[in-house]
Amino acid sequence: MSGHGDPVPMTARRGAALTGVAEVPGDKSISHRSLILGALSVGETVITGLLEGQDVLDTAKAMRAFGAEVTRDEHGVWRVHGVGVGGFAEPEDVIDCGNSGTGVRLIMGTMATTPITATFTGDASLRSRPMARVTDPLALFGASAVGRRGGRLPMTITGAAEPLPVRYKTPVPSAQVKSAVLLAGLNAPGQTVVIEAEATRDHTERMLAGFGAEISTEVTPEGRVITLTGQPELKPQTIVVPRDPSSAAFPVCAALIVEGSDVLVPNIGLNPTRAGLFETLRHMGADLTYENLREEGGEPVADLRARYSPDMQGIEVPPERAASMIDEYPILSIVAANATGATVMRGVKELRVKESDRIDAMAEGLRAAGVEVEDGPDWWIVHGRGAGGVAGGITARARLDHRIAMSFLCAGLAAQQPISVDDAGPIATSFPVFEPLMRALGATLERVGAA
Ligand SMILES: O=C(O)C1=C[C@@H](OP(=O)(O)O)[C@@H](O)[C@H](O)C1
Ligand SMILES: C=C(OP(=O)(O)O)C(=O)O
Repeated sequence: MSGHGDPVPMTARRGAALTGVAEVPGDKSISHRSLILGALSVGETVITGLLEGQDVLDTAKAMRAFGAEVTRDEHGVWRVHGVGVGGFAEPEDVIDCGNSGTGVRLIMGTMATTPITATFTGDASLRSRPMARVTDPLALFGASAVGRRGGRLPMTITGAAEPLPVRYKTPVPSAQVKSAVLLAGLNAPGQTVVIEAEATRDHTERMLAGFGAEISTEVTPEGRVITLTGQPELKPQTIVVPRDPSSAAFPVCAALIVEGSDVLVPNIGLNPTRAGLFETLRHMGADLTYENLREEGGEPVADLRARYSPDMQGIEVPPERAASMIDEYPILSIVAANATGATVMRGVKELRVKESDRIDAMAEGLRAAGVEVEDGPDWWIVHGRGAGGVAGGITARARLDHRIAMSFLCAGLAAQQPISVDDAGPIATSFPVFEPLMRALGATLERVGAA
């Protein structure tokens, strides 16, 4: 579980150019889903390239608690022997999802149409995040939930004994909510329908189809209408997890802002529901190219090449692009601080309910580091200081949020004075090799107080 160890203060300072190849780990979203869908299949699912970050390890542990057999061999290949749709057993103890919103919300959905009871908790960050967004639709299936005030963890869910299929329009753009409803719909007879006004990442739909479920998506004036036929027999799969574009964002953006850099980040999926950051960076004038663009497993994949880009300009990021880059706004704000002019980000209310309030966390540190930031409930504006123009000389609060920690460390590599974070520990939730990977590119990262 994350966030419970001693804090790991870390400092980044300006130094050499970043050069070389950055092989980032597996995709976090796809890793969670591989374990969960493997646990719902009858037979053995084999997974290579699974992200071994704490968030995903907590999901693996949870799948064992619900009765699946989950193992890892010495080559890093994971095997899941599933229990079938509706086959989850009642866990004997509390399910601790650590820092992971995706883990807890998808697992709640998965168990909500099986007549068992489970209690969920997490670290201080996860215990502060809203869960009613999933328990409200799960109640329509017949599940009940009791949690702390405001729909907070710890929370106990009793799954529906006789689940009904549901038709649900998501009130917030959230792949976690959509996925929780679809996973619950797996064990409801008949058709469960989810309607989303804005497209969010579509890994659950693609992977459910890959595991043999009957699922279709129709684009209508109301939005994307996703229809799933319940109670399929899911067939175990062999999964090669693609690399995570959200992790690739860090070496890519660091290379754009550190003088003289030239970094190749190979094999990154450019699924349009995930690639909004790269499009935005190119509009800002980043020297970011897609090399060896190809199709793999039906998805566009490329090697990303990022070179130092001292002439980037602030832009107005189209709000309709927000869902496809939702986890990338913190690192975008660092690029924006090193660009000329204002970068305007609207339609991003969801940033306030992530592992931290990400607008507030970034604004606080950026302002302290000499960057003007304006913000409101669902928007923020970063006024760029130009290439290398961030003063730095601060310690930013990571607030148990991996993306805040990584963003400020990348900022420190280009700032005039070093930038520290009070706790780099949470980085292990999504990108456990961030520190050695960035060091291998030439980054000056120091653990404060290390011998
Ligand atoms: O479904 C997923 O795998 C995720 C969905 C997003 O959350 P929301 O659904 O809350 O937007 C994203 O922020 C998270 O990192 C991963
Ligand atoms: C928001 C994130 O994750 P989660 O919601 O799974 O905690 C993230 O990884 O940026």
